[in-house]
Amino acid sequence: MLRKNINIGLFGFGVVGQGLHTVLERTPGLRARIGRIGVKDRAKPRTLPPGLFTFSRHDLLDDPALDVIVELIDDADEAYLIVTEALRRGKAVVTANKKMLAEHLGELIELQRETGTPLLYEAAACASLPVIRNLEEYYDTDLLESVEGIINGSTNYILTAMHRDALSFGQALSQAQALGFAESNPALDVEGLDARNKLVLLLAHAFGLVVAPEQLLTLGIDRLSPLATAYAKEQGYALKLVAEARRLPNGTIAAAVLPTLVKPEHELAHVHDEYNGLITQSSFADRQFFLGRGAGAFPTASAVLSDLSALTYGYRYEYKKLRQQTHLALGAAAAEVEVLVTFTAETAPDPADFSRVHEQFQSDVRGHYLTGTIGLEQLAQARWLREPGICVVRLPGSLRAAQAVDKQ
Ligand SMILES: NC(=O)C1=CN([C@@H]2O[C@H](COP(=O)(O)OP(=O)(O)OC[C@H]3O[C@@H](n4cnc5c(N)ncnc54)[C@H](OP(=O)(O)O)[C@@H]3O)[C@@H](O)[C@H]2O)C=CC1
Ligand SMILES: N[C@@H](CC=O)C(=O)O
Repeated sequence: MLRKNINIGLFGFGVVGQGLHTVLERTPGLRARIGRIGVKDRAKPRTLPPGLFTFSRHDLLDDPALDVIVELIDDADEAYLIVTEALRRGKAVVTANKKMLAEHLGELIELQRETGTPLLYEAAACASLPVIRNLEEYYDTDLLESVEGIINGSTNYILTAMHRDALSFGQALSQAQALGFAESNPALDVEGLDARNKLVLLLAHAFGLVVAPEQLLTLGIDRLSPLATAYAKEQGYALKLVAEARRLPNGTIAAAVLPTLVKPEHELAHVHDEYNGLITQSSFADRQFFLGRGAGAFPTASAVLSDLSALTYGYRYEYKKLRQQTHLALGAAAAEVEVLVTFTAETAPDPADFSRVHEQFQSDVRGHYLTGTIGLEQLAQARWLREPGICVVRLPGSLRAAQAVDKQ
């Protein structure tokens, strides 16, 4: 357990780092102070005394007076070096770096076990929403069937601004960047990779399943076609980037990040701007819905603050489900999904990849589309999936167990 006065070595003084500084100043009850700040750019003007800043990670990691490292930088490779070195030196770590965590989760879990030093990362999934600790603790024994939600604030902000405020994709993305929601490399947001990284964390804490990010089928909002957007509007659906992980009857877990059409009565249709929404379905608690700000300085800093407070009472993730589950695996082969595919005269999906084709539409003016049911694995492996001119959007509904189909 940490002593009552926490001395923080903070890496990063950008959107979240500065947010944390302000939040700590306004939370005297925690008795946490930032002892030193590691940053990168020597030329950047700072709002705090220059003596507080350093450009060498060793100045923080070597300082025995700093008992907690808070890692809030936008460089996942450097973050990995900082976090692993801090843990090896017995310094508790709080991080918001979902890319770094998703890429090294198995190793970081093992390192925590070896060193006995905690690594907390509530801010890394859904920013202000307390999802990691709830999945880890509250749903400790109540069997989770699914987690499903909007877990990237920037893409939700962009989709909201395009639909509600008639902004272009570029204008909406620029606003998300200016407001501090987007990653430094916004491709991580719009290509769905940030949501994928967060889904890796949710899978570990909801189901005890540690997977590499590349194992999860991921489509972003960067390839949405005007026809898909018009289809959503005509049908009265909201268009959202939805991450989902669902236990299938055969015991495997189906998981994916997909642009999804959402019926107006669904909870996620009412999640706007940079808000995130996560729905859990479990055996006894039934359906629950978490809603809150999924990006931005203060919402993210509030989750870091909560982790700092948790460290003072000796909290660490036990990864209980990971220890309980020995045979759990991803089961894309056992899952299917209903999709809308829009395409051009030059590129078309292969109807043979679908277990059922529901509707086909062809117009030289509006473009072409088909709707149908396709196995999650078939979709992930379809040669046409990432061809230019192809746009895939999930129709309303969940990932589900594949049904046998006689195509005769
Ligand atoms: N913004 C948000 O809403 C959220 C962000 N996150 C995560 O939090 C982290 C920080 O994000 P954010 O604050 O938005 O990013 P910013 O780009 O605003 O800030 C990044 C900070 O990292 C510092 N930095 C970059 N590389 C290094 C390095 N090699 N050594 C030391 N410092 C370095 C920069 O230094 P310098 O000041 O010198 O340029 C800067 O202070 C990221 O991992 C992000 O994914 C998580 C949840 C929400
Ligand atoms: N870029 C991320 C920031 C928070 O995790 C997002 O938009 O969700």
